[in-house]
Amino acid sequence: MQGLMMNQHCFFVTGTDTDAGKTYVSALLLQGYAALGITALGAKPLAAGAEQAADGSLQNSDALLLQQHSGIALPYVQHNPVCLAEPAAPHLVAAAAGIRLNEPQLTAHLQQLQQTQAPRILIEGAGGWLLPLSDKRYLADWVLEQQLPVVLVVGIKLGCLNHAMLTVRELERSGARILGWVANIISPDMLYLAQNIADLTQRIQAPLLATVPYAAVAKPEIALQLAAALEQHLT
Ligand SMILES: Nc1ncnc2c1ncn2[C@@H]1O[C@H](COP(=O)(O)OP(=O)(O)OP(=O)(O)O)[C@@H](O)[C@H]1O
Ligand SMILES: C[C@H](N)[C@H](N)CCCCCC(=O)O
Ligand SMILES: [Mg+2]
Repeated sequence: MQGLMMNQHCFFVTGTDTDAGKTYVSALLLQGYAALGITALGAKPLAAGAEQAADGSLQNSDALLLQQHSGIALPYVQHNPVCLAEPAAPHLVAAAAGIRLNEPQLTAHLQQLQQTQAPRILIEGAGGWLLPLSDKRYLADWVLEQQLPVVLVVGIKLGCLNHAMLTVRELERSGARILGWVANIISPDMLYLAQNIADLTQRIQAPLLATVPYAAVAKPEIALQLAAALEQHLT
């Protein structure tokens, strides 16, 4: 989505599942942007699973990592306005606490980030694309309303072909703009690893931005490759 500022781009990072590597890849992307000299902000609007900070507030480890790698230092709450304690489906955690997830709050948060004038704003989802917000609504519905283009992180492991294609089909069906996908190797010993990535590459029309090795040692190179590839498709 083109933000308030000319040349500001906000994008949403989704994954084939929880633990697919959205945060891992997002941290690399933010590092890549820093290397390119482009200020990028990372945020996780909705997080479930948190620890108590020294001041008693809840903090989520994904949001802390995004804050750490962001090019502008903002208070924690601007990297993560909705933080729930238990590591489970957010709408269920919220319901157990007697609250509802509030979409206008997500929208107001996005607008605040846009007002920072950061040229790139990365919004990490939670779980996979169809993460419920309520009985009827999904986080995907909000992303589509905000017209955020999407980066899909595929956690490469046995079963990823089905997960990836279900996600791509739903992204396409709903009219989301897919900027590209990332092959994030989370199961390095899987059989036919390279063939799985090649198979997905020929099935998914959107570009493969990068393949991220397991426990990437060449992190600066991968980070730069990721951000440079994404830049090619952002405009
Ligand atoms: N390429 C990789 N190499 C090594 N470890 C990885 C890689 N990708 C992800 N991981 C690890 O796998 C775990 C899950 O990754 P991550 O937290 O990025 O998933 P996620 O998609 O952000 O999940 P969530 O839905 O909770 O936000 C983390 O411990 C992370 O460090
Ligand atoms: C707690 C976990 N790490 C994520 N933040 C939330 C994952 C919710 C998954 C919901 C689901 O699709 O079943
Ligand atoms: Mg995460």
